[in-house]
Amino acid sequence: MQKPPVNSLNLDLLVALRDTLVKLEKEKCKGMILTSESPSVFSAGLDIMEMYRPDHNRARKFWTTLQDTWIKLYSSPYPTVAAINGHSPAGGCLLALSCEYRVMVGPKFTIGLNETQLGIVAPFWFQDCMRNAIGERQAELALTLGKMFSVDEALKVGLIDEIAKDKADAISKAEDFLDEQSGLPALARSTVKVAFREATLNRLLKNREADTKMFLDFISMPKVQQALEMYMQTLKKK
Ligand SMILES: CC/C=C\CC/C=C/CC(=O)SCCNC(=O)CCNC(=O)[C@H](O)C(C)(C)COP(=O)(O)OP(=O)(O)OC[C@H]1O[C@@H](n2cnc3c(N)ncnc32)[C@H](O)[C@@H]1OP(=O)(O)O
Repeated sequence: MQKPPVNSLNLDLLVALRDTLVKLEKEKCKGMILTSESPSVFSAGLDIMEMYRPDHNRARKFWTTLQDTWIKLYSSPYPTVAAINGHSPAGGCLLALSCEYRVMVGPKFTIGLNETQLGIVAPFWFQDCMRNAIGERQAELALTLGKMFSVDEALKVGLIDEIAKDKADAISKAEDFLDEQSGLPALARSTVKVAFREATLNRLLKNREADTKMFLDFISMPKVQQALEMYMQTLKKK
């Protein structure tokens, strides 16, 4: 990802990610490493400006493109690794959680689903991804608090798989993971992957329209707009 300054996921970046994932699958990609050009941010999550006083049609397109991107990434037949070389809040954490393996550069960055702290709600499929990685109990604690984990905490709870000392080390560890997968029969590997992920995927696939409506209704609430405005102001003041 290379959308300065913080790889916030706006419609354009989501379209680019989705189209890349579609292309990789068509071209029978052997493995993918998702990382960031930024030296300090993997992705700042969804672009708040896409949710603040949005045009209804654009907001719908934004959300359905996010769903498409997630479905493609989460169900990809090829192996995927997130080399998390910077902060990774909310939607950034979702991208990392959707890969099969996570290597994060330590020690100073943070990762987590912090939506509650912003006065918004992590959708059920964000929650499911966290639950699948760290288990029901820890996911409930983390999601209700909107907790951002330090790299050490993330490793301890199972949110990431390995710590790297810098980006080059993260890429090298990610390549080790891909090398390990490369000798396996691809169809058997991808069938097992999809079997593990099927219930989570189907939950969204069967409820896409309801999920979109929930998002559009939620961001239409004056209280939510107020919370987003205050949050944007805090970020700008910083
Ligand atoms: C029912 C369902 C309903 C709703 C579901 C909604 C789900 C939402 C999921 C999300 O992903 S919400 C987004 C959550 N993201 C965050 O909380 C991250 C906010 N950003 C940060 O914490 C920090 O920016 C950072 C730690 C990522 C990086 O810090 P730093 O390197 O110090 O950069 P700055 O804070 O100075 O930011 C630079 C620049 O970028 C703007 N910005 C940052 N994050 C976002 C964002 N998510 N969207 C839009 N813009 C963002 C920030 O305001 C600065 O702008 P300037 O104009 O001041 O340069």
